[in-house]
Amino acid sequence: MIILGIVGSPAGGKSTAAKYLAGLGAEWINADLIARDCLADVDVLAQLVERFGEAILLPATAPESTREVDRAKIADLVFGEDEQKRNNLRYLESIVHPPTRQRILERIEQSAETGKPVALLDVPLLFESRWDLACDAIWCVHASLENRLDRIENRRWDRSELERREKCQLAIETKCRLSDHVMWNDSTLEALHENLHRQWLKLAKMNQWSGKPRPDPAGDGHKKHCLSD
Ligand SMILES: CC(C)(COP(=O)(O)OP(=O)(O)OC[C@H]1O[C@@H](n2cnc3c(N)ncnc32)[C@H](O)[C@@H]1O)[C@@H](O)C(=O)NCCC(=O)NCCS
Ligand SMILES: Nc1ncnc2c1ncn2[C@@H]1O[C@H](COP(=O)(O)OP(=O)(O)OP(=O)(O)O)[C@@H](O)[C@H]1O
Repeated sequence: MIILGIVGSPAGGKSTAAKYLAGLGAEWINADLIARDCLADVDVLAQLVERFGEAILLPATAPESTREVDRAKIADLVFGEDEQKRNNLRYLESIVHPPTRQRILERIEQSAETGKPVALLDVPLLFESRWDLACDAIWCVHASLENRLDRIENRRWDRSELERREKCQLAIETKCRLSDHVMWNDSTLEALHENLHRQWLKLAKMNQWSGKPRPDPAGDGHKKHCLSD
């Protein structure tokens, strides 16, 4: 099994690319979704409340109901360039990343066990969290700031939200340089899909599988990939 990492700029199109590749047979491992689940864990929640106070919780919907985190409030506390926000982000990551990492590892193992040809790591902080070391190939999906701003309208982010998140990540130029392939996503979805399909077939050729979705994923002799390989 191949481990393919996908990186890029915020709202550059990683998840859109990942969804398409999942349709071709890759196992889509979405770190944002996994981290979201981890944030709902009671122990994780308790550690965040200890540091940031109850103000980071949404109002209770019923007297005995479990309180959920207000993600926008946490985002305000952690994304930004001043020292306090940087420390807050470090704290949040120190709580959320270890269980996220563990779940990603489990998903990679399951993907190998079920005979998936590709485990696709859709991890925004792939290089920062050293997941690049586990990858056989890394693709970077990037789009101009103008296109990304147009495309985030339904997220309730504005330009400054996009920029402050981007500043908390490795520079896009560095991500491109460290990747095996860079895809510009400034055209249509169809153009992105075509590009992805071409790269997918190349990957399949290099690794000797057909590139076609397999009806029977079990036991076809593909090499299982261990992180220690
Ligand atoms: C701060 C939180 C609550 C904000 O939630 P929100 O729903 O607004 O954003 P969401 O989680 O969907 O992330 C959207 C994008 O923000 C950027 N982003 C998220 N976390 C980080 C981070 N630690 N550093 C830099 N950028 C980040 C990424 O580009 C990501 O794709 C949330 O992002 C979070 O818990 N982050 C810490 C966990 C983490 O590092 N996740 C990244 C994947 S491991
Ligand atoms: N080529 C395209 N044409 C039109 N819209 C696009 C295109 N590519 C992506 N989009 C849209 O842009 C938005 C951002 O894309 P996506 O969520 O895939 O980015 P992302 O890199 O995963 O973002 P993040 O890391 O911030 O979560 C989505 O609404 C998606 O549907």
